Amino acid sequence: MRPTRPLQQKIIQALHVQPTINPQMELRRSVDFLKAYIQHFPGLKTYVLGISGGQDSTLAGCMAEQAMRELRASTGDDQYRFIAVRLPYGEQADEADAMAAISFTQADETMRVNIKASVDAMSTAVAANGLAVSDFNKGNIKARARMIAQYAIAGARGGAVIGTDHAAEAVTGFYTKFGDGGADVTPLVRLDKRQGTAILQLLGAPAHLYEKAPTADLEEDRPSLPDEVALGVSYRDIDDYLEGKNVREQAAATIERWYQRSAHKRHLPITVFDNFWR
Ligand SMILES: NC(=O)c1ccc[n+]([C@@H]2O[C@H](COP(=O)([O-])OP(=O)(O)OC[C@H]3O[C@@H](n4cnc5c(N)ncnc54)[C@H](O)[C@@H]3O)[C@@H](O)[C@H]2O)c1
Ligand SMILES: Nc1ncnc2c1ncn2[C@@H]1O[C@H](COP(=O)(O)O)[C@@H](O)[C@H]1O
Ligand SMILES: O=P(O)(O)OP(=O)(O)O
Ligand SMILES: [Mg+2]
Repeated sequence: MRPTRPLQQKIIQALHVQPTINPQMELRRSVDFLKAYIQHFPGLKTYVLGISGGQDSTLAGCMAEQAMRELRASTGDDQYRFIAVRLPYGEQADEADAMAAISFTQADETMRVNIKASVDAMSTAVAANGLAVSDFNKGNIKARARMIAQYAIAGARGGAVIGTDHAAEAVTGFYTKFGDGGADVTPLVRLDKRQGTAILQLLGAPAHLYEKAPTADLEEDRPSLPDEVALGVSYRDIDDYLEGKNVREQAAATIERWYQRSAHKRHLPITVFDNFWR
């Protein structure tokens, strides 16, 4: 059945969402993509990914580990490795989940960069201009500091940085531009949140890693704020919308408002040749 809302159909096509998936096939598709891409470039040998303890990075980590394991076996080249990166801001409340995720993904290597000193220094240096750096704004500095750390590791190890953006985040633009939105490859694109959960279930992931409330956990004033509270709409409604189902008017309108407001994030820096915003 075609969705009744005209924008809904456009969004579904733009984000390549399927109404139902075969988790086994979609896992294979992402793993094959990661293998084919890295093999194409002799200078690339590793995938680098921040592991937060949430669902999306656990899933992307499993895909990266499988891709690198299969490439080592088929090529005999042991340089193909998945590097998991812990990127806490000081002490992370759900550190145990992050370590459980790294253990489950069986990462080939784990690195740790505490971003607190650099984030605090950047906030202070910006504030020295007489600007107030809000807690929310500082949250985006954290996301961008994580991006910088992952690129530094990639630069040192012939790496490509994996981003965890997927359809249920892309539709609302719920990521920091050039922060967690800044990456080289995004194996979860096309999947919604429950489709990601289905693949993790297939992989036998610990339930607490995909049942926990998704959070960017960027704000100090509102620690572990659930995405769904920040967005004002549930992932169940977002997934239903993306799968072409009818959702309540209020939920659909909220999703479409976020989609329109965040259009600039789904484009490279805007030039005189761009018309998408007109
Ligand atoms: N829940 C949390 O803990 C938390 C904290 C911080 C951010 N977030 C989430 O992360 C995401 C990032 O927040 P954000 O979107 O405010 O910050 P962002 O930095 O990702 O995007 C805002 C920036 O984009 C640019 N921009 C804005 N409108 C533009 C336009 N029309 N054209 C071109 N460029 C434009 C500007 O540089 C602006 O500073 C949001 O979804 C937010 O809710 C969550
Ligand atoms: N605390 C973190 N440690 C490592 N990596 C992290 C951390 N927080 C976020 N990340 C990375 O960013 C993406 C996006 O996170 P959201 O929860 O969707 O905002 C996450 O998948 C990690 O790769
Ligand atoms: O990106 P993650 O791994 O932090 O997952 P979630 O968005 O569910 O917090
Ligand atoms: Mg998270």
